[in-house]
Formats: sequence, structure tokens, C-alpha cells
Amino acid sequence: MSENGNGLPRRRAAISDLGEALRLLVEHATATEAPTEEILRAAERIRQAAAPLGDRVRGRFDTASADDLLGGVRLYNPVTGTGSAFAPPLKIHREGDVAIGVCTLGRAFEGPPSFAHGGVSAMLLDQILGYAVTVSGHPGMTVQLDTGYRAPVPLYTPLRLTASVTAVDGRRITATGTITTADEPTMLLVEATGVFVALRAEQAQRLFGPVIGRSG
Ligand SMILES: CCCCCCCC(=O)SCCNC(=O)CCNC(=O)[C@H](O)C(C)(C)COP(=O)(O)OP(=O)(O)OC[C@H]1O[C@@H](n2cnc3c(N)ncnc32)[C@H](O)[C@@H]1OP(=O)(O)O
Repeated sequence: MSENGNGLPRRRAAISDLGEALRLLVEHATATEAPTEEILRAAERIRQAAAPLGDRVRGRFDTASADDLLGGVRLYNPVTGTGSAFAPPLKIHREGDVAIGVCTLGRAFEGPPSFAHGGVSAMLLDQILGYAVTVSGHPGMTVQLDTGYRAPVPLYTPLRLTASVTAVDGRRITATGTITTADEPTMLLVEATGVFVALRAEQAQRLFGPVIGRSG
């Protein structure tokens, strides 16, 4: 599907609207204590709502028509994508050389009761470290991610993430990052160090050739 004129902004807004509705659904479906009959009715209504969306879908190597890979628009990114049912979504911006992220995690991200799953923290950090690496002008893929969990990450609490590049050594880029709450930015909850590798041309072609070839 192609969009032109003001069709693309409208489509992106619609996808973000659907994402917001899906995240509300996920939150309520995860937290609900509604009667069993209500849960059964909801499951049926949700299947009915999902069906028309499945009539036209893209294939594995097709970029979403609303995305812009080279421009960094990824509406379905599972961490930052406003169209994703799974993304918190994490919002990232730059303050000088530091990437700052903010998000609040709901019930669906629970690991230990009332706290975030450790894998979710690693996912958030991988994303913001990757962002810092990309905007530093040395984009690469994660080859190693070390996380240190100092204190549990609370649900339903505004979080603040930071990330910055600490070393560039040939094709290897190292970045470090943190998670704290927004209210207590000096109290470290999770820290991470990521090693990223800039792809050689043949590696980029091998891994992403089919996608780049189709996205035009
Ligand atoms: C804004 C965007 C945000 C995006 C955030 C999300 C980022 C991600 O999650 S990316 C997805 C997860 N990562 C992956 O799937 C990557 C999987 N790995 C690979 O495909 C390969 O390792 C690949 C292609 C990156 C590199 O190929 P590989 O053959 O391993 O390495 P190679 O090209 O030979 O060497 C690269 C350098 O990295 C080094 N290296 C490789 N692995 C590691 C490691 N784990 N730790 C440290 N250094 C490493 C090598 O030693 C080599 O160093 P040098 O050039 O000094 O000899």
C-alpha cells in the first residue's frame, strides 16, 4: 500500500491510535478481575475486531508502508513504537551527548510481583544504548549486553533512562546506560554496558539485503 499527500501522516496517526487502544487492551486484559463470562465475551469481540486487519498483511521482508527505515521511523518497534501493542512505549530524546528515555511500565511487564521483569529492563536498555550509538554516528548491532540489577524496577512509576557512548574502537562501539525512577534519578536501579559492532558491507547485505531490496 502506498500513501501520498497527507495520507501518510494520517495513516501514522491511525496506527498510533490503534497502538494506544491495543496497549489499553493489554493493560486491562492483564490486570482484569472481571467475571469469567465477561472475559469470554471480550475474547470473542477481540477476535472479530482483529479479523479485518489480517485481510491485507505484509510479508517478513516487507517494510511497513507507514515506516521509513532510513529516516528512523519504526512504528512497530517493540520498545519505542507508538503502533506496537507491546511497547511501553519508551520515548527517547537527546540532551547533548546523552540519550534520555522516559516510560512507565504497566502490569504486562511484571516479573517479580509489582516490579518489572529483568528481561524488560534489558530490552529498554538495549534500545536506548542502540539509539545513543546510532546518533553518535557509529550505528551497529548489539553483540554483547551486560546488565547489573541493583534494585527492582517499580511498575506504574515514571522511569528515566540514560545512555551514552563511552568508546569507539575500530568497528566496536561501547555504550553504557542506566535506569532510575524519574523522581529519584540518583538512585540506580539497573545499569548496562553494551558492545555494538558496525556491520561490514557484506554483512549488511547478507542480513538486510532482502529488506532493503524491497523497501525501494
Ligand atoms: C536506533 C536503533 C536502536 C536499535 C537497538 C537494538 C539493537 C539490537 O538489538 S540489534 C539485534 C541483536 N543483535 C544481533 O542480532 C547481532 C547478532 N550478531 C551478528 O550478527 C554478528 O555478530 C555481527 C554481524 C554483528 C558481527 O559479525 P561477527 O562475525 O561476529 O564479527 P566480525 O564482523 O568478524 O568482527 C567484528 C568485531 O566485533 C568483535 N566482536 C564480535 N562479537 C563480540 C562480542 N560479543 N563482544 C565484543 N566484541 C565482539 C570482533 O572481535 C571484531 O573485532 P575486531 O574488528 O577488533 O577484530
